[in-house]
Amino acid sequence: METPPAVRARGITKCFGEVVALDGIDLDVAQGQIHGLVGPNGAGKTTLLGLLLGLAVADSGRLDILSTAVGRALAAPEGVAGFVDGPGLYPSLTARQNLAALAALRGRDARTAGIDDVLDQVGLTDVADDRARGFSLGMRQRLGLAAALLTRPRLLVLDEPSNGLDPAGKKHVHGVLTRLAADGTAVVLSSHRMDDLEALCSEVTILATGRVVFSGPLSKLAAENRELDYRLLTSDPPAARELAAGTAGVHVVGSAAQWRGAEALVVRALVPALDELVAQLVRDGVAVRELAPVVSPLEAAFLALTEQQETGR
Ligand SMILES: Nc1ncnc2c1ncn2[C@@H]1O[C@H](COP(=O)(O)OP(=O)(O)OP(=O)(O)O)[C@@H](O)[C@H]1O
Repeated sequence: METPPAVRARGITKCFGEVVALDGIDLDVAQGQIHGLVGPNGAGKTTLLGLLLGLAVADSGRLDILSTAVGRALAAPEGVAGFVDGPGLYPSLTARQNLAALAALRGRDARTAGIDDVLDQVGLTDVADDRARGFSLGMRQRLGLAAALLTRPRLLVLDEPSNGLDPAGKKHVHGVLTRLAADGTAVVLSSHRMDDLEALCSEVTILATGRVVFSGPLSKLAAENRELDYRLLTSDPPAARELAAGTAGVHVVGSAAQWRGAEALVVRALVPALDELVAQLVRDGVAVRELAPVVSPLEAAFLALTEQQETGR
């Protein structure tokens, strides 16, 4: 039997006065999936996340969360945790006290609630007894995530969770989210950071002006995309340039440029033509030392799809 999705939205519309924030949104998020929401400012990401958290209700459409239809009343659906617009914390309490207060609100004993464990998971053990007032944005984000983890959610909803995180903080947060998903929790998060989304998400939804312009696996996005520019570093740049120029479907873009002290070639191609070039380089004994898109497939698709939407309005 197929497992029911964590989120199933059909034709969701939400207006604020004259502003149509969401305009007929369909969204499917499977259990155990990390699903990214991406879109320009004002595209409707926070509004959609707010609906998943029960902070607002849709004007029309159908929303099922963890197999339960969301009704007209404002209420956090059972099994859902997360935050939009930053986590709600008590500034005068320490990190540990914040979590204990939350556990108490849920009728749980602070000693058995798993507070030490969630603090450890998000990397805040060392500052557990410091007041939240003095926390940086990244530390507040991590404490908000710890608070959400305390409820053992089956759907975790996060608005820009990487905001303000330093590399160590990001590593903790990415690790937590990846482990949660491996254990079957669905995660829906928004981000403007394409590299974070590519590192974390198996599927993304691109929103523009309240509409879905793409939803599906990242691999599909890359494959559907137009030609990309790739930076190519080899053991023999002149030979690589000659081979690239002679490979059908590969275009050498501009002149060879320096990249980290080496001479790089930038070529524009679809993936099959690029594969052919790499095979040819290997046949000719030219070693490929680095081959990477100049702009990531997600970013390229994001720009192309949102520009299309803007000009088509
Ligand atoms: N409470 C509200 N009252 C009035 N308009 C709102 C409200 N919340 C959102 N909007 C409007 O709805 C639209 C979508 O906003 P939303 O915050 O969901 O976008 P977003 O994609 O999260 O943007 P950003 O990337 O800037 O956070 C915007 O035009 C915004 O001005």
